[in-house]
Amino acid sequence: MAPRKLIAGNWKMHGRASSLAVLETLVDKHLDPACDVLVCPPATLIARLAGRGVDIGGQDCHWEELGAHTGDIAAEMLADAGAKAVILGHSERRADHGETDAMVARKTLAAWRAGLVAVVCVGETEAERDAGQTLASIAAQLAGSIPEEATAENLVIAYEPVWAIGTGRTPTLAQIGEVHDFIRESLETRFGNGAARGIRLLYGGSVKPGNAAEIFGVDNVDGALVGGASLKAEDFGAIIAAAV
Ligand SMILES: O=C[C@H](O)COP(=O)(O)O
Repeated sequence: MAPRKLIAGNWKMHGRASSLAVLETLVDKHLDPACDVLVCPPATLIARLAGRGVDIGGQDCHWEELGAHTGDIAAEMLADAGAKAVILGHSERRADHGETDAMVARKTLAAWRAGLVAVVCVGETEAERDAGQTLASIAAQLAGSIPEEATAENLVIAYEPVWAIGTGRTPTLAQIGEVHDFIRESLETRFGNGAARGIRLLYGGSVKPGNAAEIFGVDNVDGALVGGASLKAEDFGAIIAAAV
């Protein structure tokens, strides 16, 4: 049986106090319980938004529980604030902050230590796709970023082609299917069928109300990680509706 779908919104560095209205609108719509929803606002809003009916997550965490790490936030702090999950290894973190697969693996362990679901992002660059290196790139990121302790309950993987993020460009459905099938097979090889079949595989990269339904129809797509469209309640609600 396919896992329950998950629609996650990544607000990135958007969401000053005025954005609270987005979440309130979604809560007011009484989301269909057939679909899980996660909203990942900036860390400053986690405590304010937690406990309102939609799961809240962070966008990054440090691997240490505490210490001299100016500007960082521990997984335990996210949990204290009410977060249930944390996005890790997003390509913007990898690009802006030099995050490596090894660092993502340490952060993933930290998330699990704090009881958070890790939403680990992988995805090829345009140059890698053009060079025929898409699956090799994904394989390397999976191997380096996902620790051995992964289960269906503690891990979600988001496939986000870097060239599709915020660009309005999306892979073909066949290209999405190829990568999602590959990720599922890789997980089965590594973790066995039981865990691997339950780990949710999200697609991310220019998901909109107009393309969500066809993307959700692709095998092994268990939901979406939505950036820009998650900032508009109407659009995010339409993507959620397409998943249920
Ligand atoms: O985390 C979300 C992704 O980076 C996708 O962003 P986007 O929907 O704005 O393309």
